[in-house]
Amino acid sequence: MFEKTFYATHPDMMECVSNEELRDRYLVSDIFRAGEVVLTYSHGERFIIGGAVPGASPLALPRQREPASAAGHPLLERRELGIVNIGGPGTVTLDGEEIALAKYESLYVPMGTADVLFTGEGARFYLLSVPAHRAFERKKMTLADAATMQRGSLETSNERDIYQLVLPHTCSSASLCLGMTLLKPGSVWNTMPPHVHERRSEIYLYFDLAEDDRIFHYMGQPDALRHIVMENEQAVISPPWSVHMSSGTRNYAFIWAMAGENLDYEDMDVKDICQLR
Ligand SMILES: O=C[C@H](O)[C@@H](O)CC(=O)C(=O)O
Ligand SMILES: [Zn+2]
Repeated sequence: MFEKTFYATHPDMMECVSNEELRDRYLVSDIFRAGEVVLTYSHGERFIIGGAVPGASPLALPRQREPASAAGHPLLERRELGIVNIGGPGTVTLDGEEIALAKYESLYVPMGTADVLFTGEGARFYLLSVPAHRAFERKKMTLADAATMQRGSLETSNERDIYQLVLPHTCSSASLCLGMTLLKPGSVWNTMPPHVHERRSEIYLYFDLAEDDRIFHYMGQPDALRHIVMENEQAVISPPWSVHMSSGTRNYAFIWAMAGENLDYEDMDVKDICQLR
C-alpha cells in the first residue's frame, strides 16, 4: 500500500549522519509516476504523502488493506485529504461529483469520502492526508480564493507570495494546514528568516523547476543545520524540531503542508539568521 514508511526521528539522530542517510530519512522522491497512485507514509503526524498521475484511464485512491478490521474500507474513513494539481488540467471525482482542477488549484476532501478518482492526461495531483476526527466541507480552493501574504524583496532574493489554502480563515479542516508559495523571478530563498514549530510537522514539495535545477534545502536544529540537495517534484519532511528553508538555482514554487497540535499558522518560533550554525 505504501511505497515507503518514514519514521519519526530524534534530533540527536542528525549527528554523524551521512548525506545518504539524511536523504533516506527525510527526502520523499519518485511520487509522480505516470499511470500510478504512489503513496508514502510518515509516522510524523501520520501524514500520507503521495502523487497521482492519470494517463488515458482514471486512477482511484486505493482502499485500506490493513488491519483486517479496516480492509476494504475507504482510505479516508478516518482521514482528510488535500489535493493540489501541479500539472495540466484534470478532474477529481468525489463519490460521483466531478471537480475540475487546473494547475495550482486545490481541493479539500473531507473524512468519510468513499471514492476518489483522478482523471486527465497531463494532470499531476499532489496528495496529503492526515487523520481527522470529523468531516468538514468539501471545498475547491484557487489561488484567488486563498489568503495571500507578500513577503521578502527582490533585493534580498526572497520576494514571494504565500497563499494560504487550507487554514481556518480560508477552508475548515480537522488537522491539515495547506498552502503554496510562488517565488518571483530572480528570487530564490524561501522561509527567510526560518522558523521551527514544535507543535506541527511540515512537508515541503518543490516544483516548477527544470530538470537540471536544484534546491538546497536546509534542515536540522537552528544551531546545527544540514542540507539536502533536491530536484524538481521532490518533497522533504520537516520534524517539529527542524527548520525548513532553502535556496534554489532559480525561482520555483512549493507546497507546504502541516498537521499536529493546532491550526494556528502563526504558532511558529522565528529564528534570527545570526543564530544559525
Ligand atoms: O510554517 C509555514 C511554512 O513554513 C511556510 O508557509 C513558509 C513559506 O511559505 C515561506 O516563508 O515562503
Ligand atoms: Zn514552517
